Formats: sequence, structure tokens, C-alpha cells
Amino acid sequence: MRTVVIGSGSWGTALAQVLQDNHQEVLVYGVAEAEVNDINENHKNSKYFEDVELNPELKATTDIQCVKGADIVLLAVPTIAIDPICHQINDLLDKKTIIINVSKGFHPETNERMSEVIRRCIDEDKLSSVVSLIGPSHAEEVVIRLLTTIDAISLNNEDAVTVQNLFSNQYLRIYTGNDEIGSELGVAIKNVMAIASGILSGLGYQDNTRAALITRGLQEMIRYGVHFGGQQKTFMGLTGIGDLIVTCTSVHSRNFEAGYQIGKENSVENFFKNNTKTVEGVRTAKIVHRVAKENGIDMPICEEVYQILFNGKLPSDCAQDLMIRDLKKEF
Ligand SMILES: NC(=O)C1=CN([C@@H]2O[C@H](COP(=O)(O)OP(=O)(O)OC[C@H]3O[C@@H](n4cnc5c(N)ncnc54)[C@H](O)[C@@H]3O)[C@@H](O)[C@H]2O)C=CC1
Ligand SMILES: O=C(CO)COP(=O)(O)O
Repeated sequence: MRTVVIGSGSWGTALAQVLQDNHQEVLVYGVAEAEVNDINENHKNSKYFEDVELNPELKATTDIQCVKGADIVLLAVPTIAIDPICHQINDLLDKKTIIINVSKGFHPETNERMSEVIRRCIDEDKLSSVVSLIGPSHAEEVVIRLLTTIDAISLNNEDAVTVQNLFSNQYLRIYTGNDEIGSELGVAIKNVMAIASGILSGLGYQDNTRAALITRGLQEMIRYGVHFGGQQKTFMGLTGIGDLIVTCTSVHSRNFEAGYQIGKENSVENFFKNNTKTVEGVRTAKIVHRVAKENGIDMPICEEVYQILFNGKLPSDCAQDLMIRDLKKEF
């Protein structure tokens, strides 16, 4: 099977290398010439992985025509680029293709989940199914082949199993699942929790606070996910608690890092002025705020993150306000 990976950033590169390690036919498509050249000429992607030597067989291109004839297209671009990239490739696809989504978040205007965006943008006769390859996985660790487990989630079990078999190896183990709603909502909202976790660390809070954040954050994710038809048990799995733990506790997480800076400075100003990284939780916080309000879903942690990011509320006040809400039962 021939796979084209769209996006020569950190996750696209790491996942393409998995396929190359598995002796699959794979090509990376990128818009950034420097990243593409670095992969082809130096077997590196220095912008994201400074000292990592990539599999020398891995190749990249800036020619989008490479999508023609692909059996699988893996979209490894930020959520904001999924809609335009799908429209771009739709004209080039010439048979039923498995589209793999790895992005975590929502469409910025329509609030759709990534699978919904892809199904809307790709013609039915060109789409076998959407498979979301998601779970606790920092590219920085996968690219150096550290043991990792993630899910292949799809409404089409056969395609999920195909993706499971293509990507699994000694360092990457893929499970399958079909709760598209629960899984996609879990991996999107955990980014907001990771920002909150970073903020709390930046403010100087330690282990007790992080455990509280992860535990109560998971309850918010369940509340939101179940409201929209996700299964509660999904949140106990890799796309729920698994991804929540890895992003709320890791120095690799860009969402955590953003939060840490905001907490440390007790201000969002410098983050918005200087950030150039993919921090998906920022846009997700805005969408969750809007949707939760419309649907009457209680999301206190997400709401405080929204107030910090978009309403100028002081991070230190938010942490305190969460503590002095009306007391209640845990469950
Ligand atoms: N980096 C990671 O460890 C993981 C990332 N993800 C998710 O994967 C998605 C992609 O993120 P990363 O690879 O981390 O971001 P990144 O910032 O490392 O790379 C993004 C890449 O997308 C490219 N790009 C942007 N717009 C494009 C377009 N229209 N056409 C082609 N290429 C375009 C950029 O040039 C860049 O190469 C995000 O939603 C992220 O949440 C999920 C799991 C792990
Ligand atoms: O989704 C991720 C790990 O599972 C990557 O997290 P960040 O986007 O916060 O770096």
C-alpha cells in the first residue's frame, strides 16, 4: 500500500518514519522547503528534532501531485489546515482512499470534529473511511523509537485494522476502536487541560494540584463527551486518561509549555506576542467555551482557561476561584 503523509512537521515526520521502518511505501509532502530538503539531503528534520538521525530511506517532496494513486493519505497538519488541505487533495484522489487523521481539535468555525471535516470535504467515491490515529504520543519520543501505544479509531473496522497492521511494530503498538466521538473529543479537550496544568506549574503549584487537575479535568472531558454521544469507557483509555496524562505531565507538550509560560508570568501577553508553535488547546478552549455554554455543560477548568486566554483574567485568580466554588459531592 502506498501512503502519502501530508505535513513535514514533527508528527508527520515521526509517523512517516514508522512506516519507513516497517518497510512500507511512504512519502512525506510538505509546504516548507527547508523541512523537505533537510529530510532528503541530511536525513534530519532539525527544526523539530535537533539531533535525531532519521531513517535514511525516508523521502519528502513539495509536489502535491504525489497524492495521485495513494491508497492512504495521512493528514499531519494543524486542525486549522485540515479543511483547506482536504479540498486541495480531493481533486487529486483517484480511488477510494483511507484518510488518516492525527490532528487534535475542532474546525475553527463550524466546531466539527476532524473526522466530520474530512467526510464533508472528500467526495464519497474517493473515501474508503476516516481513521484517526490518536493517543498519548509525543513525536519527540516516537522519532527515537521509544515504546508508545495509540489507537486507530474508525467507524470502518476493516480500515482500522489495516492501519493497525501497517503502523504497529516493536516500538509502536496500535489498538483499534470505533468510538469516534468519545475519542476525538477526548484528545481535543485534553489540550485545554494541558494548558491548565502548565499554568498551575508556572504558578508554583506541585504534585497534589496536578493530580487534582488531571482527575477533575477527566470528569469535564467525560461530561462533554457523553453529552455528545461518546462512551464513558473511552475516556478510561488511550484517547482519554492516556493522552491527558502524557500532555499534562510532559516537557514535550507545547500546550503544557504555553501554559507554563502564562502561569510563570501570570499573564498571556508574551505568549500571544511570541508563540510560533502549534498549540491546539488555545483555539479548542474558545470552542469548548462556546459549545459548553450553548449546551449547558459545566466545564469549570476549561472556562477558567478561556477566561485567562481571551478575557484578561489573571491566572492566579483563576486557580483560586476554582477552589472556592460551591462545595459538592465528587460524583
Ligand atoms: N507533535 C506531536 O507530538 C503530536 C501532534 N499531534 C497533532 O498533530 C497535528 C499536527 O501537529 P504537529 O505535526 O505537531 O505540528 P508541527 O507544528 O510540528 O508541524 C505542522 C506542519 O504542518 C505544515 N502545514 C501547515 N499547514 C499546511 C498546509 N496547508 N499544507 C501542508 N502542510 C502544512 C507545517 O509546514 C508543518 O510542517 C496537530 O493537530 C497536533 O495536535 C498529535 C499527536 C502528537
Ligand atoms: O498530542 C500530543 C501528545 O499526545 C502532543 O501534545 P502537544 O500538542 O501539547 O505538544
